[in-house]
Amino acid sequence: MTRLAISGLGAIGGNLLHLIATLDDSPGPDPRGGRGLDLRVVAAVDSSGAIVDAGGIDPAALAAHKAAGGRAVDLPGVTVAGGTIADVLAAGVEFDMLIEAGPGDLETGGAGLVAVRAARSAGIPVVLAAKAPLVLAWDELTGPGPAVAYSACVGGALPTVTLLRATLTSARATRIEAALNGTSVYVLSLIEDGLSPADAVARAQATGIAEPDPSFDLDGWDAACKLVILANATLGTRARLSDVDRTGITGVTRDDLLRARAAGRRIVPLATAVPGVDGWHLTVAPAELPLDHPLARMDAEEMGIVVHTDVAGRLSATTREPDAIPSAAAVLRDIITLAG
Ligand SMILES: NC(=O)C1=CN([C@@H]2O[C@H](COP(=O)(O)OP(=O)(O)OC[C@H]3O[C@@H](n4cnc5c(N)ncnc54)[C@H](O)[C@@H]3O)[C@@H](O)[C@H]2O)C=CC1
Ligand SMILES: N[C@@H](CC=O)C(=O)O
Repeated sequence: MTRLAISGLGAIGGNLLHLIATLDDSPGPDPRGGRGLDLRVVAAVDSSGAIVDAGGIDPAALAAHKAAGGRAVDLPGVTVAGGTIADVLAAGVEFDMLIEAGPGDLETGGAGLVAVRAARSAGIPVVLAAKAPLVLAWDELTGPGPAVAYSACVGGALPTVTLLRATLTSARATRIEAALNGTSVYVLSLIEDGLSPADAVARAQATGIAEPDPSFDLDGWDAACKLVILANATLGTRARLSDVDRTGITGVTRDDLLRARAAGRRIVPLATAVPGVDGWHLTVAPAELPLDHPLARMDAEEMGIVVHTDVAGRLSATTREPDAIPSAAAVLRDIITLAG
């Protein structure tokens, strides 16, 4: 049995609960299981407080309660144990893994970083959906101590870190290009289709992929965080957010998008890493790509990565993520990997 504490019960946490509730290890052609692991949610935290049940909180009931707009502390049959993961630990509730899926705070790491530190101090591994703790405390969280898994942080289900690590085993990257912020891809596509920027952002928020403060997406912060994590995880560098040359998409107009399209090009919100004599140059900015570029062929709901190499050719991968479920599935794959 693996006992989970989940902090953050929004788009990611809610979908994760649903995925846990519907794990299926039964024999057959199409199981979607936890490899026989018994995943038990013993603590859950949202902005209303922390709830615990050592016998297991029913993930389907909590997911339904949250989807209906309920507060965690109002779920029938559970015990309220303060408001944070530290409170859960202080109450003596034991768990084997923390899932941190709360809001990001790029100044301090916020409650997420506090929760991660509390868990690791107690010897408990962590799976992150929140990027801010990793961006602000990379060396600490990837150094000695309990494991920290974070594959959902860089493109959700898109295998960015694993693709790069595998590729760079025998090749050198000469240029990395990626569309890592789904909201920006989606919003630009809808604007090109004729929606107003405000309506396009509202549609992105309705899918669950946008950040609570959409400027985090539209101003390039989210993509910059992902690029920093990707660079630190795979390129042997120690990048910080301030190292990223960052331009958001708010200056891109429908006229710009249509003009590019008429010229056989497409404007894509691009994160790039390019090696220079003084290290890796990291950039987030809208870029015009020819239509035969893999990232110009993405549809409104896709993200992608292209790795140009010296000897391994050009590798590319894309993922279609119309909602937060694929990212929740990425969190689940980290949970299963760490627990297995
Ligand atoms: N939505 C997505 O597609 C993806 C989101 N992420 C990251 O995962 C995290 C969560 O994202 P969403 O679920 O979309 O956000 P959300 O806004 O839907 O949910 C956030 C949750 O955190 C809770 N919360 C607020 N303050 C809290 C606190 N102090 N302690 C514990 N919980 C608190 C809220 O009550 C809510 O349940 C963010 O850091 C985001 O950047 C990562 C990958 C994909
Ligand atoms: N807001 C992000 C989702 C989380 O990483 C995005 O739009 O890609």
